[in-house]
Amino acid sequence: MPKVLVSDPIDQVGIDILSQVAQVDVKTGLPAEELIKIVPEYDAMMIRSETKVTKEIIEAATQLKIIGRAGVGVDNVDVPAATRKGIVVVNSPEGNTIAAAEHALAMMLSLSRHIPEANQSVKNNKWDRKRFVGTEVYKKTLGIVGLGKIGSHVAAVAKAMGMKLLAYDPFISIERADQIGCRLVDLDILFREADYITLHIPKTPETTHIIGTESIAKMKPTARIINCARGGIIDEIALLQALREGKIAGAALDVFEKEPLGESELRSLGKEVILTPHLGASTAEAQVNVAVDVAEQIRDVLLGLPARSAVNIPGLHPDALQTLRPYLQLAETLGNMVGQLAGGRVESLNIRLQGDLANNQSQPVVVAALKGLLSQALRERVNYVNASIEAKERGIHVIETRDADVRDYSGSLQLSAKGALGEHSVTGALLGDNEIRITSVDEFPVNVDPTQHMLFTLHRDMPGIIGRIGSLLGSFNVNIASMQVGRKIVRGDAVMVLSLDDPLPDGILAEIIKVPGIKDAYTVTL
Ligand SMILES: NC(=O)c1ccc[n+]([C@@H]2O[C@H](COP(=O)([O-])OP(=O)(O)OC[C@H]3O[C@@H](n4cnc5c(N)ncnc54)[C@H](O)[C@@H]3O)[C@@H](O)[C@H]2O)c1
Ligand SMILES: O=C(O)[C@H](O)COP(=O)(O)O
Repeated sequence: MPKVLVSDPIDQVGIDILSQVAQVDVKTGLPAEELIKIVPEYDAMMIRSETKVTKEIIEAATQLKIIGRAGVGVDNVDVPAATRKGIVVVNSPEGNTIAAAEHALAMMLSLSRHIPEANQSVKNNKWDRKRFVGTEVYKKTLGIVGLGKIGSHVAAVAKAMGMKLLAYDPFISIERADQIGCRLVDLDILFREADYITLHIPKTPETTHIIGTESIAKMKPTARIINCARGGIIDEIALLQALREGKIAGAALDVFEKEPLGESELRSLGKEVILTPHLGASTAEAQVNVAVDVAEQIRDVLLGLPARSAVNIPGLHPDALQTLRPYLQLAETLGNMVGQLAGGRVESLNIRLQGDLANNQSQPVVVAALKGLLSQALRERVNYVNASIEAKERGIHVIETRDADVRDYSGSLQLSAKGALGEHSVTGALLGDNEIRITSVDEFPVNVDPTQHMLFTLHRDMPGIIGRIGSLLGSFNVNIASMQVGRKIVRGDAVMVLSLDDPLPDGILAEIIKVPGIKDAYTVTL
């Protein structure tokens, strides 16, 4: 039974799902050294934001297939290291959207009405009404940085509260912003005009310290900033100074440059600052959503099925995947075959996607072809996650061509590889019940059902040659299951494809090549 390590607190519903297919060990709060020690035992890890899945942990993992992040941000996972190792990383892109948006809105209202301080004051037996006069958000301008899933929900609710909405998001169209009711502006205008600024962006090199001394200088002295996205988007030192000097009116932070927040002068500020310990996703509903979403994906991957929200393999809608799945098998088989025909050490692979495959949903077919191509060299180390990286690192030049007009079959695929044994090509398609057929080899037409042991020859089409090959194989006790000859002209060059019941013994290829009329011979094992 596979083993799953749950290293952060996850809702029980997720653990129940995983327990159907795996042994689940819940071990939260482990130090990095301990994780490195135990990770080799596990096939899957399920985490939230607390566990840092570093390169060292990934390197120590010998059988890890999947890391499931029960939440959105995967910045606590070294995704490139996981990809290199063929470990799929999945998340739950939408499970906590509402929770995070509501937390940002709650922060905005709490800041406006000093709710945390007022509450504390009453609990301290005071009745101080003057100190806590607030401001209304009605008719104020909210500047939303990042108009994605969370930013859009914040916009919808803020609009209902009568706020004017500005947004900055370089990847969102004016039409989309219009639909949401936001005026798309550049960052400078947003900083200058907003009364409240709420951040809903990922942490990237471009967004790191997007709020700092320079940007704060553009803001109104009455401006309030809310960050429920990621620590590090705000320069905390610059913010602290601005708050102390009254350059802005307040800030509400759920996320910090370093978490957990250690000693920080932010803690010493008054009612102008609200701090929460990364609670954006902490609602009962969101925790059920993300736990189910991610546990189901881990379960599927452990059962050999694809994941629906993988961050490091080409994304595909489940319906599209259903249609594409037989083609993935075809591409892998052809990749494996052409890699062997080309004799390994492949320099280039030309992938021709034809007919229905010539659409832009078929990127996974390309990855499957690479996986097949590399499978002889890398065996189970290569998978859909790392095939492209491995091919790149081996210097394989991959050329994709798409031709929707080739309609011999509804969809067909031709792979041509150049390697130690020269350039070879195979074409394949799906017949009837998605049965794989090889329809040409080195441009010679054939109709072959691929089998585990195969022999390919290039020969001169002449009487007696097939018989001689048959007798030779018989003398080595190799049984022929089927045989096909493909030729373009009578008595010209031809290819012969034999499916064999037995593997070819060592030395037989050298004998085959000696047969008069045989120009070349290749074995393929699938
Ligand atoms: N506090 C929490 O507990 C909590 C919970 C959930 C999500 N989050 C964080 O909230 C953030 C937003 O999540 P989401 O689900 O809305 O993501 P999303 O991908 O739906 O939206 C992010 C938006 O940011 C935009 N963006 C990217 N780079 C930008 C840039 N340089 N300038 C402006 N906009 C840019 C994108 O175009 C996108 O529209 C993420 O960082 C996520 O990790 C935090
Ligand atoms: O990216 C996320 O989903 C949030 O930051 C939530 O993190 P958490 O799962 O640790 O609450």
